[in-house]
Amino acid sequence: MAVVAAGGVVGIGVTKLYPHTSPKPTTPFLGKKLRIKPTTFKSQPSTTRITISNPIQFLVFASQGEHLVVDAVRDLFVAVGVGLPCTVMECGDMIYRSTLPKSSGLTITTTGAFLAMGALSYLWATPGVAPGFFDMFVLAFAERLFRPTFRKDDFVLGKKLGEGAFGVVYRASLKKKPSSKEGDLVLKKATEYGAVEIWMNERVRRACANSCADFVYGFLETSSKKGTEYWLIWRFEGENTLADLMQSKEFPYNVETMILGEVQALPKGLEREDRIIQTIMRQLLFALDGLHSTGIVHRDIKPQNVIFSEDSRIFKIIDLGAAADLRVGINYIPKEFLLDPRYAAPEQYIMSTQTPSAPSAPVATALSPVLWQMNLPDRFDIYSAGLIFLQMAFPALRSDSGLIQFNRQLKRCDYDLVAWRKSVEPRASADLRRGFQLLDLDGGIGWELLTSMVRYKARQRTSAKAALAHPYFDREGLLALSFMQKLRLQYFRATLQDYGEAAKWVIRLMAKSGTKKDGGFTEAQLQELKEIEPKKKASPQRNALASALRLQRKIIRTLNESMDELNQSRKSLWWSRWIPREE
Ligand SMILES: Nc1ncnc2c1ncn2[C@@H]1O[C@H](COP(=O)(O)OP(=O)(O)OP(=O)(O)O)[C@@H](O)[C@H]1O
Repeated sequence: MAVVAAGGVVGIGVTKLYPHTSPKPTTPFLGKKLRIKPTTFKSQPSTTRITISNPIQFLVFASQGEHLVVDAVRDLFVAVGVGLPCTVMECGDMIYRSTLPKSSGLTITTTGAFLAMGALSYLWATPGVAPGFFDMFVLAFAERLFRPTFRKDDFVLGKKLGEGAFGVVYRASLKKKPSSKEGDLVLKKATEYGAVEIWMNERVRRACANSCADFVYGFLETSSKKGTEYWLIWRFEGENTLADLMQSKEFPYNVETMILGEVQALPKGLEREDRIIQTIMRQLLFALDGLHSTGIVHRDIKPQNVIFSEDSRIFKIIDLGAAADLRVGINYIPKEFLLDPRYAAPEQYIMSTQTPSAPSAPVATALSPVLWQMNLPDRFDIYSAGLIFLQMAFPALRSDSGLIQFNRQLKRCDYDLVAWRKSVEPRASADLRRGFQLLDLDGGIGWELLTSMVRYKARQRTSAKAALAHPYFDREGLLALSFMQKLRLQYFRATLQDYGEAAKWVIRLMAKSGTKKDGGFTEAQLQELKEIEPKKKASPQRNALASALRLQRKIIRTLNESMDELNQSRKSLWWSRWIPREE
């Protein structure tokens, strides 16, 4: 193994270092500070050629020990390659300095390159640890310096637009700005989750501004009468949410000119309706992809929270009060949910309840790619978006009662949309049959996308990005797909397979291997296995040990829970420092 010695000042003492081609050992320097130039020495597997002859030397050697750990790590990245020592190392002698390696002889190892690439991929994997740091410490900071500041008194409140469990929303305009149009802003007084909503909106504005309503500012105001209130300001995007538009009998034709700018040159019918629904779905998935790519899961996707932006002619997402930022663990409490049961995915939680609540921000950030891959929390929103797709295709499901009834039926079919179709299609109303026909257009490509979104297991649902690449969104239709697009479709189908089943099949196969012909262990083999199994003895010592272990686990759990609680109160504070207070 090649060892590359680090340069640096070594304490008083002597080290006999023998570069392996050195004709003579170097003379020890006693009582002197010795600066060792970066140089390479050879050590053999069992005998390093570093000799220690007295206690002072031992100290020097120990001080070098810590360098060796650093070196070992560094050697993974920078070393001399593989080959015979002299062919891959530049060997030299301290006395004959001309034989020493040139300082520019830096070679990157293959392992090093792979590790560096792995680290970079990890840092950039969803939800993005590296961009997260940049966002929080550079962009958020810069934004604070330049953003305008407002107070509640700067606004004139207009019509009330909505009142939910967590706040009241008004149309508003700025008092002092004569150029501002009346009611060109929306103001929300948030009674709960206001701080979270401000954080999420600011993050979205920096990372994917087109996904959500245009956020202007959020601040905290404290008064002796009302206590603390969070206020949020957006630009007024438009009069209609997708829910309002879907309630009209004209849907989806009432949306056609709004999103396409013109009436399509097609007769009224399934194909034309499909085109409009396709466009709405594309815009919704695009907005979701923007959120998910930056680590935000909305958790309350429903037509009421999708607004049509009249200026940009696209659908945008609103109401980030229930959203969770998985990059830093804000609002991510695995066991807590504030869901609308009509649109919630069957898992109810975005993270497995086995996942502990988010640790402190730096740890949460470092672990976020792992937690994201383990739980795929974005698939929660995909399920809700799938239900919106279903509502657009089937008018009967647009009412609350229709949707609730559908949810019950689907639950009875174990959330299997194909089974649901089989159960309802034979006795379906004309309305329902029309919905199936719409989804069956172009070889059933719409139905395929829908079934890849509405599935029981989150892991089997498509992501927003993959859904956007689905051929359903190809204008020319399934028959006109190129070879590459067909390959992509096959890949899409393959990624949604239930690999849990495949794993079980492999395990079964392994269990059968070595057995007589058609599976199962023989009696003799089972007997052998039984004998291999250690026998459990219930001795008093074992019982005492088990009780001690149980007690230890209980103590650890109690400690963890208390730490969680403490952390929770601290965590709810650290990021609200970013939210402006009353001036
Ligand atoms: N940027 C915006 N532009 C236009 N209208 C908006 C905007 N933001 C919100 N609204 C309107 O205000 C209504 C309520 O907004 P929002 O859903 O954010 O409030 P909420 O208090 O969380 O309501 P709920 O609890 O019912 O979801 C929306 O349904 C929409 O009509």
